[in-house]
Amino acid sequence: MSDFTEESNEFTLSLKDADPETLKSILEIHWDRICSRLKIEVGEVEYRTWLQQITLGGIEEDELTLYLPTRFLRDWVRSQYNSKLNQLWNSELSQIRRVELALTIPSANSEDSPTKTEVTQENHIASPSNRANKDSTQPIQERSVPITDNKEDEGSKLPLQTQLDPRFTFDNFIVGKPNEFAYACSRRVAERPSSPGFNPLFLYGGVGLGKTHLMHAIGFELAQAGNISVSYMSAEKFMYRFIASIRSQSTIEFKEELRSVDVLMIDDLQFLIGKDNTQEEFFHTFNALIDAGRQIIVSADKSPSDLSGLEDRLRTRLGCGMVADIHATTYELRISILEAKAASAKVVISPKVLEFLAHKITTNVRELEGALNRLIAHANLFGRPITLEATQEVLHDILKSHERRVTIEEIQRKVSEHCNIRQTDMTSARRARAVARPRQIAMYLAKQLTSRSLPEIGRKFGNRDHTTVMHAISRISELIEKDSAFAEDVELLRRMLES
Ligand SMILES: Nc1ncnc2c1ncn2[C@@H]1O[C@H](COP(=O)(O)OP(=O)(O)OP(=O)(O)O)[C@@H](O)[C@H]1O
Repeated sequence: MSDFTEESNEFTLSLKDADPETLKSILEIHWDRICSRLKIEVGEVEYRTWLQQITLGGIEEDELTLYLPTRFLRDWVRSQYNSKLNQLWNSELSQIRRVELALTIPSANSEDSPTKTEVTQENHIASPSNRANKDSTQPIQERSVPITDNKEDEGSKLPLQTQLDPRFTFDNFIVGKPNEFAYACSRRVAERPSSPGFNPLFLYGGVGLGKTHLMHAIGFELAQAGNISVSYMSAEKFMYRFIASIRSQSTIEFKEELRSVDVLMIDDLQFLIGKDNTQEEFFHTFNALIDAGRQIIVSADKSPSDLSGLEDRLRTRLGCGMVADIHATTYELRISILEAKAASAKVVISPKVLEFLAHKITTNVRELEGALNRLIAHANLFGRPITLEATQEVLHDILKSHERRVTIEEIQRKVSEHCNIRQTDMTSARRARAVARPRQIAMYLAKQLTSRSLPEIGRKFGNRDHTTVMHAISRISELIEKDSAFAEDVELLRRMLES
C-alpha cells in the first residue's frame, strides 16, 4: 500500500511498470471500490443478478479485461453496463481507457478467444465476492482491501447514512408458513417500536430468505411514521466504520452518532464472530441504546444461542427480546413469490415454467429472483416467449449448479406421485394401463437420468427382464414423438427430478 497516495486517489506507480503481484493488488483494490459503487447505483438485486459473477482479468496498455461465465451474461452486461463499467474504471484509474468483456473460459478457436496477452492464471483475479469468502476469517488489520469505500475516510463521514432499499417493503414481501412469524414480529415492531418483549428483535435464518428485506421494510415504515431516526448497516460496515473512526481519531463522534438514533439495525451479525474489539464496541452501543429505550433489530444466520464465537454476555442480551426465525422456503411459497414478482414486472410466464423454477431452485429466494429476472430480461431482449426450453438454455449455468444425482427409487416415487398411483405398483406385477404406463415412464427416465444398465433397471422394477425395459423405452420415445402434451409431461417430470 506504500505506493498509494490517498489524497490524489491515484497510484504513483505506473501500471505498466508494476510487477504482476502489485498490479493484481492495485486492480483488486479498485475493483472492490467499483463493486461497492455498482451495488449502490444499480441496487443489490441487479448487482447480484448481473454483475456479481464478473471476475477481474488482466490489463494490456490501456485496456482492462473483465470476464463473465456465459455468453448470455456477457452480452447482457455489455449491452446494459458497458459504458458504466468504462466510466467507473476510467474515473478510478485514468490509465484505463477501455474495458473489454470476455468469456471466462476462452476456447482456442472461439470467436471469444482473448487477444490480450494477460489472460493467464496469474493475472486472473477472483471477484471481491469470491475473495471475501476466503478472507472472511482474516483480521481486518491484515486485509489488503481499503476500509473506506470512498475517497474520504468513513470515520470522518458522520453522520451515519442509512441506505434503505425502496423495493424492500412489507407490501412486496410474500408471506407463507416459513416466514409468517418473522413477518408478524417485524410488523409489530414497525407499528410499536421499543415495546417490551420485542426489543431487541432478532431475525435469523439461512442465506437469501428475506431477513434484510424485513429489516428495510421496518425501517421504511418507521421512517415514514415521522420523527424517528433509523440507522441500518451491515455488521461488516459497522466494523469498517468503527475501525475508520479509530484511525481518524473520531471514535467519540462515532459512538455519539450511533447512540443518538431511535432505531439501530445491524444486518448479518455473524460477521462479528472473531472480531473481538468490534463486538465489544457493539455490546456497549447495544446496552446504551436498550437502556435509553431505543429499538434494536439484528439479523444473523443462526439463533443467538447457536452463534458460538460471539461473547456469551452479548448472546444472552441478544436473546432477551423477540427471536424470530425464517425457515427454508416451501414449494408453495416459492410459487407465490415467483407469481408476485412476474406480476410486478408485468410479464406473463406460464405456470409450467414457474413450477419448474420453484422445483429447481430451492435454496434461496435471491437465486430464485435472480433466475426470474434473467428470464424476463432475456425475453425482452430477444422478444422470445419464455418456454421451458428457453428457460433451460438461459439459466444453463444456474441450473447446472443445482444438478444432483437421481436414484431409481426417487424416480419411482416422483412418477407415482405425479400419476397418482401407489409406489408399490412400480414393482408389482399389475399390467393395467393405469399403472403400466407410469411404470414405463419411470423406466424411461431411469435410463435417461441414471447410469444404470437395462438389466439393473429391470431388477429395480420388480425383477423384470431387460427386454421389458427396452420395450418401455421405445414405447415412451414413440409417444413423446407423437403426442406433444405427453412429451411435455415427461419433460416436466425429468426436470423436476433433476432439481
Ligand atoms: N418472502 C419474500 N417475498 C418477496 N421477496 C423476498 C422474500 N424473501 C426474500 N425475498 C427477496 O429475496 C432477496 C434476498 O432476500 P434478503 O436479502 O432479504 O435475504 P437475507 O436473508 O437477508 O440474506 P443474507 O443472509 O444473504 O443476508 C431479496 O431481493 C428479497 O426481496
